[in-house]
Order: sequence, then C-alpha cells, then structure tokens
Amino acid sequence: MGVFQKGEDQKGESANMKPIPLLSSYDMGKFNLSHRVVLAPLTRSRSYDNLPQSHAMEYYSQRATKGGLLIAEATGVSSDAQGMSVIPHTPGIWTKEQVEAWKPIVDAVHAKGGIFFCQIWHVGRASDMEERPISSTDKPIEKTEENYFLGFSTPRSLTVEEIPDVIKHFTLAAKNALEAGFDGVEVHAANGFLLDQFMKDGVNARADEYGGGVAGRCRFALEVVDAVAAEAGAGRTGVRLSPYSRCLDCADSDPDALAAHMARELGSRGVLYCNVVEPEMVATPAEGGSGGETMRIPHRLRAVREAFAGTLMVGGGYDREEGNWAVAGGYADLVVYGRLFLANPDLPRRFRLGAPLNGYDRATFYTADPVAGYTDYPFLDDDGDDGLAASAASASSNKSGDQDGV
Ligand SMILES: Cc1cc2nc3c(=O)[nH]c(=O)nc-3n(C[C@H](O)[C@H](O)[C@H](O)COP(=O)(O)O)c2cc1C
Repeated sequence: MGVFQKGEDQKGESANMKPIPLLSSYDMGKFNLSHRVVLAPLTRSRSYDNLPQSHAMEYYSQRATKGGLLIAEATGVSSDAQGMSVIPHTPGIWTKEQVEAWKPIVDAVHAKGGIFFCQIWHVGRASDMEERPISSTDKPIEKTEENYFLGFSTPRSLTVEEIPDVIKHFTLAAKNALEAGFDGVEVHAANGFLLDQFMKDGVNARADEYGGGVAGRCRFALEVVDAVAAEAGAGRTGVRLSPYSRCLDCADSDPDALAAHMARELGSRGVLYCNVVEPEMVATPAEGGSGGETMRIPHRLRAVREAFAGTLMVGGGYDREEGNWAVAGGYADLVVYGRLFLANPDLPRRFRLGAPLNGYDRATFYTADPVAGYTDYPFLDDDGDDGLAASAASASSNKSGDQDGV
C-alpha cells in the first residue's frame, strides 16, 4: 500500500499548531461530537448471507473515536432489497438473527465512545435478482463503460398499492436498528438505488402521484423518511442524497431544483441531518500556470445549506484541506470521508497531526476477505493520547470498554 501525500497542508504540522476546524467539537442534536470527521457509509461486501460478521467488530471499532460519528454500510431492509451477486454479501437488518449479529458490532463502537448510525437501503433495480426487482420503472440500468460487467435484471414498476409495504420494511429496519443499539438511522436515498430511482426524472416517467414534477418524484422518499422518523424520532433520523450523481444510470435534468426541494422538505420535518454527495469533481487549470490540471469539488450545495436547518454533512472527494475549508467557512457542519477513512483507520488523528495517509487499494474494496484491505490498513506507529488515537487492538481484546487513548 503506497503512502498518499496531498499538498502543502500535510507536511509536518504538529499537534500544538493552530486549531483545525475539522477537529473542533459540534453538537448534532443530542449527540455531542468531538470532531467533524465522519466515516461515510461504505459497502464492504463481507457480510456473508446478509449476516453482519464478527470481523466487522474490529473494522468499525478501529475507526471509532470518542465522540466520533460512524455511518454503517448500506444495510438491507428486506430480502428483496439486495443487489444479489452484483453487490454481494451486504448486511441486512430485517431478521432477528441479523439484529443479534449487529449488537456486538455496535457495542464495540460504543465501547470506544463512538456514535453509530445505520444506513438502511433498498437497491431497487440495481440487482440481478431472478424475480424482476422493483423500481420506479420497467427500464433496466443501461450498460456503461463502468458497469458493463454487471448483469442487472430488468425491473418492474412498483405499483402504488405496493408502496406501503416497502415503507413498512424501512420502518421495521429502523426499529431493528435501534434494537441492535444503533444511535440512529440514515435513509439511503442516494447513488442510484430505489429511492433515488423515484426521485430522478431520468428514470422515473410515472404518470401516477409518485411521478411527474419534483414533488411527485420525491413523494416516496419523503413517505419513507416520515415513517422512519415516526419510528426512530426525527432526532435520530438522517437522510443521504446525491441529486447531482449519475451513478447507476440515475440522473436528473434539474438537480438544483431536486436538491432544494428535498432540503426544504427535510428541513420542515426536523430531520437530524442531511448527508449530501457533491457533484463529481471537475478538472480545472492548475495554479501557477504550469499547464496541468487539478481536480476540484464543484461545491454546489450552498442552496441546500440555506434551505435545511439541520446538520449538513458533505462528502465526495474531500481531503483534509477541503474539509477544513468547508467547516471553517460554514459551508457544511460535518464532512464524510469514504476512501480515505477506509484506508486510514485513524484518519481523525492523522488529520490532527497532519500525518501522511495510507493509499487505498481499490482492488479490495468489495472483496470478501475478512482481513485483507479491511482490517489490515496500518495505524500510525506511535500511540499518543490526544483523544483521537483509535487503537489498533482488536475489538475483542478491548472488551473492558476502557475509552482511554481512544
Ligand atoms: C467501497 C465503497 C463503498 C461504498 N458504499 C456506499 C454505501 O454503502 N452507501 C453510500 O451511501 N455510499 C457508499 N459509497 C460512497 C461513499 O460513501 C462516498 O460518498 C464516496 O466514496 C465519495 O467519498 P470519498 O471521496 O471520501 O471516498 C461507497 C464508496 C466506496 C468507495
């Protein structure tokens, strides 16, 4: 695994230098966060038979810090919510056995003082289920250069009469998540999965009340949010959105309007947080006139910020420098890190110290190995006690719940 060096800001900053915005505390409703570096939801395809496994205890516990927020990987709400072999080995939370399997994982995070939300999802047409998977449409995902090797099934359009059943599955998942000990739930309405397939006009061409204008297309997602918030409490409910994404052939012709509508609606419901994926990074001329290009985050979420009164999390391509910029300027409250946190279990601490980062190994993102590319990314060598040194020791050897040096 190589070492990733990014720009001037990571060179030699010591712990006693000026305050780092990302490392400042933040009160998210009833949750007192000690810093703003959030683990993004990350599917890792290591939950065989949809059952969370004991190796996830170590994985999440490695990334837990006292007062740090972790969002668990997308977790299925029902047996037909699965991607099957195109997105294999994802955990579920619709059976008692799954709830029991989550409990020690949640306990391991809590033992380190972490705050843990469960992301609940239905993949919709992003599946190779034998029976036609449900969606807003009968149209399958179009093959592209990125997904050509995945054999998605042709979906069938969910009927209006069937919608309440799917909502019930989300409600049960929320109830189960709290029973497993999670601090809250995040409704996955992003990245081309079921709820996004309803929200985006590139997919949803329905003539009923769940299609048409932006209000109709967002109806299903908002009904799910209402049901989940009624179960878990709005103060324990977050929502993930990706209005600008074209992921899984799911795009909208007016993402600004979609983003603003959802932000307003979620704001009026008092939802705890909104976790919004930025548009894809764009190439811009490098500074200094060298003729090269730098990839930049477009930062198009200001309207969401204005319309949504709750906690705003942003993510997608952020590094330490961008994250500090976002927090310092009030662009966002929290920043979610996916690939960097995956590869750096002690990411908040590395950010504090300005330490170099491990590079991520894309080849092991979704492999089933319980260790390689999962729990074997190295920690910084020293074990200073700045409150952010996530321990390299396994969760099982930390059963005392001792939070010192977390
Ligand atoms: C291996 C991997 C798995 C992911 N799984 C999920 C997921 O389960 N739910 C989700 O909302 N996003 C998922 N994402 C998207 C990430 O949460 C995040 O938005 C994305 O990686 C961009 O952030 P980054 O630049 O910090 O990595 C995944 C991304 C990666 C790389």
